[in-house]
Amino acid sequence: MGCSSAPMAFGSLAKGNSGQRLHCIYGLSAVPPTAMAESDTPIEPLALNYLIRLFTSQAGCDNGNFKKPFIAFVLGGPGSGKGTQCNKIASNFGFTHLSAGDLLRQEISSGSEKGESILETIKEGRIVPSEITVELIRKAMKMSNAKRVLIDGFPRCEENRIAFERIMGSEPDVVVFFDCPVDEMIKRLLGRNQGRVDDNIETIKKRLKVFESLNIPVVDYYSSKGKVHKVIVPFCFPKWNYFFIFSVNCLLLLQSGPIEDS
Ligand SMILES: Nc1ncnc2c1ncn2[C@@H]1O[C@H](COP(=O)(O)OP(=O)(O)O)[C@@H](O)[C@H]1O
Ligand SMILES: O=c1ccn([C@@H]2O[C@H](COP(=O)(O)OP(=O)(O)O)[C@@H](O)[C@H]2O)c(=O)[nH]1
Repeated sequence: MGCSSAPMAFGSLAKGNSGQRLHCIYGLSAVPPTAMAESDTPIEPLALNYLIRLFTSQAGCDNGNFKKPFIAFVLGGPGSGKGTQCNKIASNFGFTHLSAGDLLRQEISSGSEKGESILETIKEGRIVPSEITVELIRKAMKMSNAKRVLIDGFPRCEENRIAFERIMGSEPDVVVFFDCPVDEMIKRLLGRNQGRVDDNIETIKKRLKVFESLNIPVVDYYSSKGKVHKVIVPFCFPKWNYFFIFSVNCLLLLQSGPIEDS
């Protein structure tokens, strides 16, 4: 598919590397770098935006009554763009964005004893113990009282996943996975410029290893349950807005159950 073609229809299917079923939002990787520029052009078409707002407002509701929150895990390697896209989805479509990494960094900033060990773990690119991260997420979810939540950068490993499901008593409704080439992730992390202690080449290499060995099994687990919506990065559409429009469309699909292979 060329760069100027229309985006794939909702819920188009693709097979993952290991043959699992994945809902593929975008499958457009053969793109010249110049076509990847992004712009801040307002979302269009407006009618589509309106429809998405209407549908997403139903996520986490059952006939207008509150039920369990609609939970989307947003996974992908370091620097794959999770935080950037979550911010856009959250501010445009009424989702609460909880970044596990930000919650951990806030704990560090609080000066707590726990914060010190979290800082050491992050500096080494390792994964913070599940009970700490799940507790921070649980508290943040409770405080926000949100109906629709994007949990960004968590679970990082099977142990995280199992702890979340046990403590929260629920699974995510959907998992969005950013599949980004390693070179692109490294380039982005080195250019992130947020003064992060882990955005240096030594720690980045460790984080990438941890991602491959511990995070990918989580993606595989949810793929086997038909919950993963994969996004091929970099996106080729000049208006990146299309990305989050389509990712939200995919979140919506989950409300009517996974799509069956035809
Ligand atoms: N589509 C994109 N193209 C180019 N750079 C991007 C894109 N999305 C995000 N970035 C930049 O890459 C860096 C990492 O993005 P971020 O959203 O923080 O990733 P993650 O949350 O997955 O670690 C940031 O500096 C961000 O501005
Ligand atoms: O659930 C989480 C999320 C993050 N981290 C730690 O926080 C770091 C930064 O994670 P974040 O999601 O903020 O950034 P990313 O690595 O995805 O760019 C990771 O390398 C881990 O050390 C963690 O241990 N558990």
